[in-house]
Amino acid sequence: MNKKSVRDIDVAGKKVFVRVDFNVPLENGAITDDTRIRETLPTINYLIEKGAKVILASHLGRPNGEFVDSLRLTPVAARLSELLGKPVAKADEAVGDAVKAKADVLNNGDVLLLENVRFYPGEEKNDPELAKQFAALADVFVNDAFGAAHRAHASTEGIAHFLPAVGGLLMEKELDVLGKALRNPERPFTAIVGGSKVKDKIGVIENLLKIADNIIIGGGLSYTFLKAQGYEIGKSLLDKDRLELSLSFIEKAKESGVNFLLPVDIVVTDDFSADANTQIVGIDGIPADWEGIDIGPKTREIYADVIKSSKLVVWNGPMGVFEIEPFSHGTRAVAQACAEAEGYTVIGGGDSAAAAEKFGLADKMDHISTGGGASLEFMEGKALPGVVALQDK
Ligand SMILES: Nc1ncnc2c1ncn2[C@@H]1O[C@H](COP(=O)(O)OP(=O)(O)O)[C@@H](O)[C@H]1O
Ligand SMILES: O=C(OP(=O)(O)O)[C@H](O)COP(=O)(O)O
Repeated sequence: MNKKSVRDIDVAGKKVFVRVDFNVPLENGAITDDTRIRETLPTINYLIEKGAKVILASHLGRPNGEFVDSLRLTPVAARLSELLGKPVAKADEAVGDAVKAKADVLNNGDVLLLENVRFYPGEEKNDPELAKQFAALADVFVNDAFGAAHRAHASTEGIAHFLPAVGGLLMEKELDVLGKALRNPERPFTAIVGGSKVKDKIGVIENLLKIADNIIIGGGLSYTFLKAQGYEIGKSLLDKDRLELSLSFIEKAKESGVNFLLPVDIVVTDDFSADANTQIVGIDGIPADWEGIDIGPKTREIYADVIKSSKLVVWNGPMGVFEIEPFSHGTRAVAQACAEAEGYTVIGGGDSAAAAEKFGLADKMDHISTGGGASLEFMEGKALPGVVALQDK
């Protein structure tokens, strides 16, 4: 990393505002995968050992600038406390007098977790006033939130204009590992893109077409491509503003010799639950009032063959709603193929990492990245605003 890291500065006795990505998957208020919390422990423990006063800030979900009780960071504070083996103070807000009072009484080595920064409308707008309020809590800013480094938000980018700003140890590790894998990618290089953040992810495909040999599309992303080709997609996820763009990617892939793989069969359901009715249909057979929920068995086989014979695989986004067992087979097949692939495998994203953990395959991957969208944007060669804002070495 050509940016300063927490190792390059003196933090003893200082209040350090650490932006982390604790955007972990939750089910009924319980954390189902704590990878993102565990991955920040080296930075937090380093700061504790050096005698810093550690103030942690994160987003959780997309509350759109409002206080949403189910997206409070309370379960995260409890889990972090268990992992650190010490108390973690929790604030009910992220800025303001009460928070400042909590920050001011921290002793060296203490840890305070602020409330979800996305409860404030200024966060995603990168409002300098909110960034200033965050900065007023501390002496130094450390960005360890690789998973949110592609967002120019008040707590990831804005704050860096008001405090000395350096990267954390996770940020450093992610940039080094991904940089090494992607500088001269081994070929065939396969990028797998799935998940539900359709708008974000369709955007990255344009650049993937310039660097990958195979592009595999799955998950909620697939249906916009199918619809663009004229297929009925029923109630499946759709980005209706990107139909033409999707079609143009299929054309571009043909012109440039990129193998662009879309599902050939789909698992469809009439309800979003484990006991719903399901069917396996060809891409021309999605019933109008059903929705696509996973890739089908033929698709699983085709995708697995391509993955297994690749020299570099970068995967972000589940192939289906893997959290519900009957719809997890596509994601499991892709995870299994990544585990068996002879090449280097990188999995990125909170839910994709959670899937690999759930299937017991995480330790078979070469690198589990805490960032999905961030690793895709990094791979495209885009500057990540949360990194750009840090001090140069
Ligand atoms: N066909 C689908 N329809 C709706 N949601 C889907 C579909 N396929 C996958 N998903 C959902 O996508 C979510 C993960 O998407 P995303 O956040 O983009 O991935 P990641 O966190 O790995 O970057 C999962 O919760 C999964 O249930
Ligand atoms: O989960 C995240 O991204 P990811 O799903 O691409 O891995 C990050 O926490 C960023 O969240 P956001 O996509 O709501 O900005």
